[in-house]
Amino acid sequence: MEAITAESLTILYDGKPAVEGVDFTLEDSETLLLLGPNGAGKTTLLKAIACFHRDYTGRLEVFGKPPCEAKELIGYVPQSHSLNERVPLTALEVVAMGGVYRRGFVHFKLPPETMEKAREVLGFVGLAEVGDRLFSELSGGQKQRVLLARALMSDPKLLLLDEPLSALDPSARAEVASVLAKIKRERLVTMVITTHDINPLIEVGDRIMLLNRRLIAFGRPEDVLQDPIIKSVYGPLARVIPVEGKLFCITGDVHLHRHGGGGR
Ligand SMILES: Nc1ncnc2c1ncn2[C@@H]1O[C@H](COP(=O)(O)OP(=O)(O)OP(=O)(O)O)[C@@H](O)[C@H]1O
Repeated sequence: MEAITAESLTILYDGKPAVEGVDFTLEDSETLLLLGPNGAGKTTLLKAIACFHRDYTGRLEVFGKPPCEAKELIGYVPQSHSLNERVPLTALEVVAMGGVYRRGFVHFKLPPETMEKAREVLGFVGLAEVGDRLFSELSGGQKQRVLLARALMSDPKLLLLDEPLSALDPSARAEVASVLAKIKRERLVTMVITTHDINPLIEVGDRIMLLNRRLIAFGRPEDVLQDPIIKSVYGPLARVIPVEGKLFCITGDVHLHRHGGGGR
């Protein structure tokens, strides 16, 4: 089954297109790496798929429905979490909140079955031992894994992740990338992951989209990660080199933190 279908998709802010004329299909259980420079429209596309941004023309469907009718199936991990870190929530409470928001309200006392599931999901992301620690005191990589666990609480069929590796040091990046690989292996979930640097994620990507307001390329990694395609967006110094049987993509691109919010 098709998880996401876009046809002639143009996404607008104040009547002006930020993403223009995009066509693609992502099948159920595939992982899409969405690559592009600052301002390319990656977050905009993710928000349209999540039904957070509704001003678009063309066709956009999530599991055969308009995104706003498929919200129950979607988990979203934004670039910057909106948690107030001065509120002393434990890691376990943050995860458990993912199981109650969906019902449209937050309980003061979380039901035991929700807490039990939160413990199981926290274990899944390799953080069973930090459940009672304050979220605010965790490392950036641990926080990101807690936020992934929170998104998994609703058993989404489609998980949308906006720059899950940005602002992390290389070892935390590797930790989070390995949790994403585990989600892909064990959870039968479709994922769309935006990133400026696909190298740590290359092994989870079934499809790669290169976006620069328009769709530059979409397809299997080996078809998209070609020198002429990468150079057309990132300039003549960009290139793709095979390293030990894997493709390594040098774009010179860095993520500018326009969205504020450190602490990830
Ligand atoms: N709320 C908004 N109102 C108006 N324009 C916006 C809004 N959000 C984004 N844009 C514009 O839409 C374009 C695409 O932005 P978007 O954040 O989707 O790009 P991006 O590829 O995710 O960039 P980055 O990698 O820097 O996060 C940019 O020109 C941006 O300025």
